[in-house]
Amino acid sequence: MGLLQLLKSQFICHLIICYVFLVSGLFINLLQLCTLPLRLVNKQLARRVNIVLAYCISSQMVAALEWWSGTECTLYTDLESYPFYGKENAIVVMNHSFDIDFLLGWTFCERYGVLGSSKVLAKKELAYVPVIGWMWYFLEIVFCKRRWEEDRTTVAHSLQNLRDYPEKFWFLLFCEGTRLTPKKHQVSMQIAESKGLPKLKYHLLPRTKGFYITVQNLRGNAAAVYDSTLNFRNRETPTLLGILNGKKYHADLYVRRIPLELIPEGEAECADWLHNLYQEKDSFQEQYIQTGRFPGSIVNPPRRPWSLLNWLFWSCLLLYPLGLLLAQLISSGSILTIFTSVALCCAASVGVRWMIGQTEIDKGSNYGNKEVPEQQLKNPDKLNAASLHNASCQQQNS
Ligand SMILES: CCCCC/C=C\C/C=C\CCCCCCCC(=O)SCCNC(=O)CCNC(=O)[C@H](O)C(C)(C)COP(=O)(O)OP(=O)(O)OC[C@H]1O[C@@H](n2cnc3c(N)ncnc32)[C@H](O)[C@@H]1OP(=O)(O)O
Ligand SMILES: CCCCCCCCCCCCCCCCCC(=O)OC[C@@H](O)COP(=O)(O)O
Repeated sequence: MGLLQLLKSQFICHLIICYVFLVSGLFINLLQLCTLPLRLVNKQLARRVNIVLAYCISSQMVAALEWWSGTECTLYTDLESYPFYGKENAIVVMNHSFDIDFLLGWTFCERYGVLGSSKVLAKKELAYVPVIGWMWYFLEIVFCKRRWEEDRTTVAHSLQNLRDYPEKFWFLLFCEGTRLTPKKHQVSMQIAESKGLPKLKYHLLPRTKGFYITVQNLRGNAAAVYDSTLNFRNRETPTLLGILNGKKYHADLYVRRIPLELIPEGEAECADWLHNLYQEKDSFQEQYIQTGRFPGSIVNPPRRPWSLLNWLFWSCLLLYPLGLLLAQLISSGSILTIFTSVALCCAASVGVRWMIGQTEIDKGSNYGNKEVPEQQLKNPDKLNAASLHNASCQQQNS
């Protein structure tokens, strides 16, 4: 292990990185709060300010991936679509199989200049995560409770609000609705079978309602769907802790641009279209596993310096007062003050560890975990509405 790699694995470095992220993040959250009155006077300006502020937070995590861990990202795509990336609004449909797939999404956003404005259909629980969740609130991220009866109006309303958004954005949809685990895969394939749908090897059965409502509400505003399939070389399963430890991964992403006009307008047809898309995504993953590559031409979009510069800016700004504080603390000689400071640091570490836990599949929700009774499976009509809704409420409450 080289000296630099040894340094990256040191706990003290992780503490410093987390300190900068947490303190700058909370400070930026506070600034975001101050944009609320501005929104009343000039909504579009307030949105633009929030895009910059959000960039200051999310690009720190991107910098950790790109510059600290040195993770490399390769894009597979067709060269005719390439000029559109970053120049139009798009709905991104991606597989949800890795702890840090959201971070890879962000990295590609950064490379095409849409990081600050990027959007997602996120589970409501994430809105309460300090820094990131609070930032999302001001960024007009669309939240769902994964209870269709409630989501159908709130999600449509939030999507309509995006129609006059002042900057180009990518709207990310994990149609599987939860991260892939063997148990969730088994349950969802049981449902696929009962609906007469072909089985998927590498994906959960997509939930079609969120996709339909997104396409319906962003039609005329978003130009295309970017069908994105992500995997990592050497069957790696990257984690945020790995990134903090400076571990280098290699991500491969296959993106196909599908003009929105090609997506059927009717709900049932749109659902069928999505099921077909997931069949194709499955075959791309199969090809990747067999050959080590996706279809399409290889492009290596270069990392940009801005995420690093932003990170250095916040580090310089916040490490200097920390140094002064520590020096003062030691020279004060007060055991009580030292003890209180250590206790505060421990509490902050526990908090950050909890936040990192939100990214870990092992600590994921029970959504999609519950087996559907045999009797309901035999009657697919009953699968759709109330019975599954109740099952999903029970899953989330358990
Ligand atoms: C190019 C580079 C990438 C660029 C990246 C761009 C932007 C980046 C921006 C941000 C990055 C940050 C990312 C943060 C990540 C956070 C992501 C999440 O939180 S994922 C979870 C939330 N999102 C979703 O759930 C979206 C998908 N879900 C839906 O669309 C749902 O339909 C819903 C709208 C949420 C409603 O949920 P509900 O549970 O009520 O679902 P349904 O009514 O759809 O469910 C019943 C339906 O599904 C069938 N089904 C399939 N499998 C199961 C199962 N295991 N259990 C039960 N039901 C299942 C079922 O048969 C029903 O079918 P039908 O539709 O026919 O009735
Ligand atoms: C600069 C780097 C600093 C790193 C310091 C640590 C910071 C910690 C940051 C935590 C960020 C929290 C963002 C959470 C995003 C998680 C996205 C995600 O993948 O959510 C899962 C849901 O889709 C589905 O949930 P499940 O039903 O699978 O359950």
